[in-house]
Amino acid sequence: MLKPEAVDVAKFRPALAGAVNTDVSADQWDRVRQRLREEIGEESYTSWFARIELDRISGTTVHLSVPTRFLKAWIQDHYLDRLLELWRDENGATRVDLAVRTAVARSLPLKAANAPRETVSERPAVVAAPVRQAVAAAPAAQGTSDVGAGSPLDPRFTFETFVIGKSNTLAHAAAKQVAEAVPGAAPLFNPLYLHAAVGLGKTHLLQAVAWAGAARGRRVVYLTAERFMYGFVAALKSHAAIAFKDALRSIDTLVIDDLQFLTGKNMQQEFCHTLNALMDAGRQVVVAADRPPGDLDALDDRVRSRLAGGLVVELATLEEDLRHQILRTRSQVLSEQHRGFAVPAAVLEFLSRHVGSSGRDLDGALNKLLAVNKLTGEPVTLEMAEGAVKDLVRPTDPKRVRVDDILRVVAKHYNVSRADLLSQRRTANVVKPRQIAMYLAKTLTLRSLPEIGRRFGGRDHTTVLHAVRKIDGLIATDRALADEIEALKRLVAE
Ligand SMILES: Nc1ncnc2c1ncn2[C@@H]1O[C@H](COP(=O)(O)OP(=O)(O)OP(=O)(O)O)[C@@H](O)[C@H]1O
Repeated sequence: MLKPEAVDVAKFRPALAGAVNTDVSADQWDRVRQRLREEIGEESYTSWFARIELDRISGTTVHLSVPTRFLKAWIQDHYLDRLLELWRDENGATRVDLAVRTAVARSLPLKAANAPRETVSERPAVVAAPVRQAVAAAPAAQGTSDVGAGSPLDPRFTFETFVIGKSNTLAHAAAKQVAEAVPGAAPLFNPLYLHAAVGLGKTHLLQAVAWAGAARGRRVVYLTAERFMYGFVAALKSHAAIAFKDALRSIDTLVIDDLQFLTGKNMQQEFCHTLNALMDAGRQVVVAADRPPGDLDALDDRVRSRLAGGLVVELATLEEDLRHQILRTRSQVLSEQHRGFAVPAAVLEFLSRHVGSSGRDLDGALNKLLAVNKLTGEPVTLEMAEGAVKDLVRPTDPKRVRVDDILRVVAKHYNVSRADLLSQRRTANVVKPRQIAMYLAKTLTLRSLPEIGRRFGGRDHTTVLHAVRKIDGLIATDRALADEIEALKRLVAE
């Protein structure tokens, strides 16, 4: 293995002076990657640099490419300076240009020869049973009715699997305190009321309270508000309402989820009686809803004020670190359950940044990757993930570039009309902006060459290809144009 200090830098400098010697540049590239690998470690290297390629060296600019926009942005943010330093040591480069590889870029005949190709681990995919959501009921009060036995609990929703972050520290601590309180001791926070928007972990925490409380020998009943209503109606019908009430009132901890769905005057009254009876008897009540007690308009004032009188805690939106951690632990579990399913670090990072911010979106994204992996045998890579979770990407992300945006920005910048760009006119003041617009359409959107041709006044795909190659070539030699195009890209993205 070549050590960095063994590199005779001077030997390779002439490569920059004139035409690129692909053997020399391939060797240089090998050494740059090797040094990077040693600096950042194998795992990070494989995650971020396994699919980076040297496209060409022109002048003192080194052109590298990666397959996805996310990878480009990440490397640019974190490693571009370091890459430049390493290249500067090798051949005196003054600039490293990182592009997203397109079909066109791939076909350019400038790639360093024999550059070793590295791929992210390609394990054989094994088709396995779909993820199963086992359910189990927590041990409940002796002699309770069917409903008294509680709604089913998901065995995955425990404190052990709950990831703590800034957005849920207080809610987690309060839930833990409630779950671990000594049986019979007067509750500290009663009721404990958790609220949050959808998918932020309310049910998970509530069920964790139920599991942990039951494990400590407490009589815990977990009910969704709907199940509570159903149970009460069923008990009324079978003349077992008294038994139902007694069963509920004899427990240690009542956990009610999705309280916003509690409707109807009778139900509210019944719930209010149960709440009062339990709290007056020193029993713990834990409630979750999608809004604070004051906003539960359908609820009786007395219930609202009783609920607000305990500890009310909001679970905020999952922050990026927390999303990342949740994804990491979930994907580890899936990997253990499904041989051949592995989610590389770069993909976890991509998902935590771009997928919607509720826990349910994160689950959905991982399930999507699992499904694609199982059904097609395709290993999970950034490219695969970007395609698979397209529909789960947050709308707040930088907007997707449209050909229309490109036409608008280019027309304005070069002071021509949109119609000119789409027309058959061949005057120089129109031809170049048109070629630049086509180049931008190819590099900033996912559209194919024929699609772009159609959007540019019904042109053939070879015309688009010619334009893209032409501008690509000019950028390599014309610094001013390269800067201008970078500025246009920024304008289009705004
Ligand atoms: N902090 C966390 N740690 C681990 N998993 C989490 C966390 N927060 C949310 N999740 C996961 O996100 C998913 C949705 O969470 P949960 O069902 O608890 O949401 P919710 O707030 O009850 O939503 P809703 O209001 O729609 O019922 C679950 O798979 C849950 O395990």
